[in-house]
Amino acid sequence: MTDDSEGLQTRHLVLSYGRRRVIEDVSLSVEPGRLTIILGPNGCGKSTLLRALAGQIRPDAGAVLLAGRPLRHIGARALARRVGFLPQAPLAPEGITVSALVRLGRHPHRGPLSAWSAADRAACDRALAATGMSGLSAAPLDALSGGQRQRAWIAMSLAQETPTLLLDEPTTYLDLAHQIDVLETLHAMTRQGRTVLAVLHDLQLAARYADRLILLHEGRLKAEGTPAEVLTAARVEDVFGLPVRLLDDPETGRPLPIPRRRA
Ligand SMILES: Nc1ncnc2c1ncn2[C@@H]1O[C@H](COP(=O)(O)OP(=O)(O)OP(=O)(O)O)[C@@H](O)[C@H]1O
Repeated sequence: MTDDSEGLQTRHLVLSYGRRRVIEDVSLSVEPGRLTIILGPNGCGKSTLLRALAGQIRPDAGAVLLAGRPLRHIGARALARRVGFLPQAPLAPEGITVSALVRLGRHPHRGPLSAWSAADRAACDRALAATGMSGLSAAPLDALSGGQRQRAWIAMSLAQETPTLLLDEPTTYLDLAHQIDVLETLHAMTRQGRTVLAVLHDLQLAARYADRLILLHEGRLKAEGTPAEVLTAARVEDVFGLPVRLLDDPETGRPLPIPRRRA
């Protein structure tokens, strides 16, 4: 682990939209230098929690801490250099090309007058290569397929080179090979000391790639820990209403939840 590693924590976090409470008393730790995956059914509050961890939603109560310091004490620009965030449905300026989008990722690192540096260029090139998007860098974003567009956004968030990266369903729209590529890339980043937290829906890929899982249910923390600790058949059935069998993943020895047929 490098000095770049930063842990995120929540303490008794409560989040609402207006009067509607969505996250209820959640205390958790995102370990530095690890790949953590948030799981839970539709609408249970995963994106809301992630947005709060990125500093985009103010808690009603409780706190989010980055390296032990409350997020509200960290300025927006400093936070953007430390925590990257890729939302579920990001919006891009109309007509923007892939390379221009990826360059936007460097924005927090540059002063208002600072020139485009070799380090900026290298970070963008690395991000494009890691997502297999180098050959499409000149293409307008709105001329790409859903999966290519998703990879362009992932490239943008990789180009930020923040010590911590939060991604909301980064593998949506991707074919299986590209899903694996993205998860391998995120896993490799953690082995260089960076902290990655992603929301995913695929229990099997989550079990295979995550160092740690966070399982949410109806706005509450149901479990956190290693895949083997979190993914018990009884808990998966309770949270998702889905009976599963747990097999031993022949690749990793970790639990591999296999849904049972309902009939
Ligand atoms: N901007 C908003 N305003 C009001 N309510 C919202 C808003 N965003 C989400 N919600 C509500 O908050 C709850 C949690 O939503 P959230 O998007 O965090 O869930 P999620 O677990 O990420 O769901 P999914 O798996 O479907 O993406 C849902 O009931 C949703 O309707």
